[in-house]
Amino acid sequence: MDSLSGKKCVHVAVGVILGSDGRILLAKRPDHLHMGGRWEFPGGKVEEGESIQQAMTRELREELDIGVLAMEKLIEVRHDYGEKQVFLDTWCVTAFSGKARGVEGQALAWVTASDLTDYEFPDANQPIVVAVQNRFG
Ligand SMILES: Nc1nc2c([nH]c(=O)n2[C@H]2C[C@H](O)[C@@H](COP(=O)(O)OP(=O)(O)OP(=O)(O)O)O2)c(=O)[nH]1
Ligand SMILES: [Mg+2]
Repeated sequence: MDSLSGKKCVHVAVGVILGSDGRILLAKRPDHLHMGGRWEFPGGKVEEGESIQQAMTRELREELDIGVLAMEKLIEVRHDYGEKQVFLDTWCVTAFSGKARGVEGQALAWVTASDLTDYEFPDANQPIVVAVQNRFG
């Protein structure tokens, strides 16, 4: 719990997945979820007792059927959506095994860093997009 607002802060593992050609993998959030219909960097909630590496590995296996081989910290973003607060613990996934597919039926797109601004993201993602473009754009 966040002691100031009393609202629960959700710790989220967010993966900026780099393909061999330098493109970045986006997934479309299913319509019925929070921020549904927007594009996201794949990932999900860190569960009790998990490290960020364990959570990222589990989430990317569940959502994309890939194995995380190497990850490095990119940025931490805290955002208040009103109904919930999120802590986006954002890492670059610099090496992975397998071929990404939308296990849950979600659309995927491999995009260049400069094209990221053409996609609609959740409101919290703006600093992530800037950080990715600074690093890879
Ligand atoms: N994965 C991801 N989540 C994001 C991004 N931006 C953003 O605001 N979020 C928010 C949306 C959600 O409130 C939360 C992540 O939840 P999630 O729905 O991915 O969690 P999950 O995969 O564990 O899904 P579930 O088991 O709860 O269904 O973080 C982003 O770029 N990637
Ligand atoms: Mg998710």
